[in-house]
Amino acid sequence: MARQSHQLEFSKGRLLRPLKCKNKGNFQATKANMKAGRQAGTTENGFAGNVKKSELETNDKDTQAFLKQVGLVNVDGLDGWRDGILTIGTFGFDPLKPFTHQNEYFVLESEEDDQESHGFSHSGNDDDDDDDDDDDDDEHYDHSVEDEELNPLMFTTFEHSFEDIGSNFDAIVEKPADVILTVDGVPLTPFEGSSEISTKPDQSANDQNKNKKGQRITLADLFQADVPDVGQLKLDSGKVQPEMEKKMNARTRSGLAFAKKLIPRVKDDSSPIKNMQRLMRRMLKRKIHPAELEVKIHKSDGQKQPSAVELISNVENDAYESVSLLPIQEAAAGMASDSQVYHFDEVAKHNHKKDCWIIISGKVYDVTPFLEDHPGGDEVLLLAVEKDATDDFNDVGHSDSAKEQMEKFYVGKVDTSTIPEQPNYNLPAQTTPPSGQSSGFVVKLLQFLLPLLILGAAFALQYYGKKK
Ligand code: HEM
Repeated sequence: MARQSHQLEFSKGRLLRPLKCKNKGNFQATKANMKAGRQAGTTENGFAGNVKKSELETNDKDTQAFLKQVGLVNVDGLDGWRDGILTIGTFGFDPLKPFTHQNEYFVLESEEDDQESHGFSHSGNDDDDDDDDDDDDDEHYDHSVEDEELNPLMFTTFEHSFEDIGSNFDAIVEKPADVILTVDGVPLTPFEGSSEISTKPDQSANDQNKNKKGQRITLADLFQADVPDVGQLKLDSGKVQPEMEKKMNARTRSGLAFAKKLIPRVKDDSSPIKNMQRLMRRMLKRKIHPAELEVKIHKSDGQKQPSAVELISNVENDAYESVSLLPIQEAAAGMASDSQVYHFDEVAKHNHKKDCWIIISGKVYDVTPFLEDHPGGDEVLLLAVEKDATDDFNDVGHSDSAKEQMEKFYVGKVDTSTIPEQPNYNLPAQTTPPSGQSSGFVVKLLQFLLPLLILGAAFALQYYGKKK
């Protein structure tokens, strides 16, 4: 069996996939994998059994050092990202399957094309006997999780000319190394015991790819532009050298500044993605329960308009969101507050297709723009003019949503004392057909009397016949 070790690829502190390189058969786990390994008793996940404790501790520190370089991540308050890594790292591996190279490629589908074109997918050292497992790989990948967490980081339309240091990665893979931490394929931190890693092949590849435009870029790519060269980051016994740490801090700061320039809303916020997700959740909620908004809109009266940054960072303030997300409802609510009182005659003038007002429950609605859209048709609305249409409206049994909808057409109130009495369409009393109760009685009476009458007539005929 071919000896192999694995290389882990990060994107903003996340494990995207393990890559493979020639060397002894141990596997250096990410922080997440290490945690998973410890928690799961180290053998359940199928690879953690190969991880030595000392190596784990070393890598843990290295991962911390790496994350400091990434810039946006506050290493001390890393909970969110740690969860993300843990999830991917734990569920990404199927313990029942051999840890062979094909099984390990649970690369994001969206990124695969890019990376293949950079020579990432197959290092050339792989065993070919696992090709059939390609389909299975998809099962390891939870698209929903990825969509939720990664997409906000993506800048698909951003045209850039950053050096694609990750190209020609095979050259690095050929070098014996236990583990190489990478940011989207860029080796960052060589680990203890690893050989010197040359960056020259990358740089030559960069030159070739420098002119490639319009490729997908992640935040990690942006920060990476400020990350020191790999050669400079060589660590001694798993510890970051003081001067290097200083340098990295400076890099971190400049990386953050760089990100701020490109992504204005980042500002001093250490968790912009979380905020973005919260905002999106709230927007969704509002879409589903728009009725709740009205109250909140009134709360916001007299407050200043929020800036875009406030919208992101001050997501607690529902009123701000309401104002910016649903201005139409706000306008409708504003209209409803100052209402005019009309005389009935005034309302009755608006009685045709191009100007149609109706009265329902003492309120006047201009339904002209709604005539064509009314599910009950425009005719019924046109028949409801010049009168109080309250009963007509209620008889239909309009839904709550119809009642909400009608507020958009509210124009004022009507002075109910000016509304003429409804014309009486009842027929005169004498022509009124007998009620069901009385007709039933007459029928029963006839049913009882008719046989008696017939019998009486028969006896009378017989009597007069005998007499003659
Ligand atoms: C601003 C006033 C009105 C609005 C916003 C409105 C809205 C609606 C809506 C949304 C529906 C679909 C069913 C539902 O959701 O309940 C509907 C159906 C209907 N509406 Fe109206 N309506 C208005 C006034 C009237 C009036 C004055 C009449 C007079 C009779 C009327 C007669 C009907 C009828 C007959 C239907 C069809 C019911 C069905 O097919 O089940 N509507 N209307």
